[in-house]
Amino acid sequence: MTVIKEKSPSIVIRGLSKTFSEDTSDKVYVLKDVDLTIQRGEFYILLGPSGCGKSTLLNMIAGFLEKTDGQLNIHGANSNHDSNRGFIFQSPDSALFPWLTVEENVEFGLKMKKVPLEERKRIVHSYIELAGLSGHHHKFPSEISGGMKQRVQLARVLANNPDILLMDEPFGALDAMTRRTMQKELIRIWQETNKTVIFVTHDIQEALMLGQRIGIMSIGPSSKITSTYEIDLPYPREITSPDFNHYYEIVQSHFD
Ligand SMILES: Nc1ncnc2c1ncn2[C@@H]1O[C@H](COP(=O)(O)OP(=O)(O)OP(=O)(O)O)[C@@H](O)[C@H]1O
Repeated sequence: MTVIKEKSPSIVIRGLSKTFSEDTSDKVYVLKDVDLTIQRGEFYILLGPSGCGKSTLLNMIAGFLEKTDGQLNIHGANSNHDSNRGFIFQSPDSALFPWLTVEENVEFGLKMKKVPLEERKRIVHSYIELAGLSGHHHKFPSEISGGMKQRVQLARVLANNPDILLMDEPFGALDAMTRRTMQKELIRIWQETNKTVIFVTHDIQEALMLGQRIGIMSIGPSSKITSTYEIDLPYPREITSPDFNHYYEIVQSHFD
């Protein structure tokens, strides 16, 4: 049985809409009237076809994009106020500093916050270990694989101790085997850290490997979350199990 750890909302979204068009007489909405509640500690998947607005929604939750209408509350605060969210990008190359080592990349945010050296080293060490990077701390991003870079990005974000992890197709650029390993690693890290995770993907298998709940978005424009499934399967999940296949068929039917 999948247990959603704490039943208290982390994110509450009501009637959220977004348009990029300036023309008020002919507004095209990317998102229209999105409703979503995510509990603290939950692993939530946003699943939908390319271009439906998954990244737009995630970027609004991150505070990178302004909403057009509606409510977006994070831990009770309005989205525009500072709240503790960490964002994992698809491409680690745009997130990591190539001139810093693995260790220095993980340390960066803590240094900016002027965390004292001793404490900084302790935190960096623990997240390097948690992310499976021990022994690689003196390497530069150019000396490690794509999967390792994503581990560095994850360690760096986690070192800042966000309550919410926002992940935009973080494994999309990895080969199939590395991707599977990273999915398992992410579940292990999530179980150890108890973060709220919102993970964007258009891969049904990935959604089912990871999510406690999957929200399916309709094709845009005016996209919203039209169906939600609780995935009542224990971790780690077996891709070849009949139960997994059963969920796969249900979710797949939305895209036939
Ligand atoms: N800054 C912008 N200005 C104008 N239109 C935009 C902007 N950002 C996104 N859009 C449009 O909003 C729609 C949703 O884009 P978005 O990137 O959120 O979709 P997505 O579901 O994440 O797609 P993908 O899976 O391909 O990454 C698309 O039609 C896109 O062209």
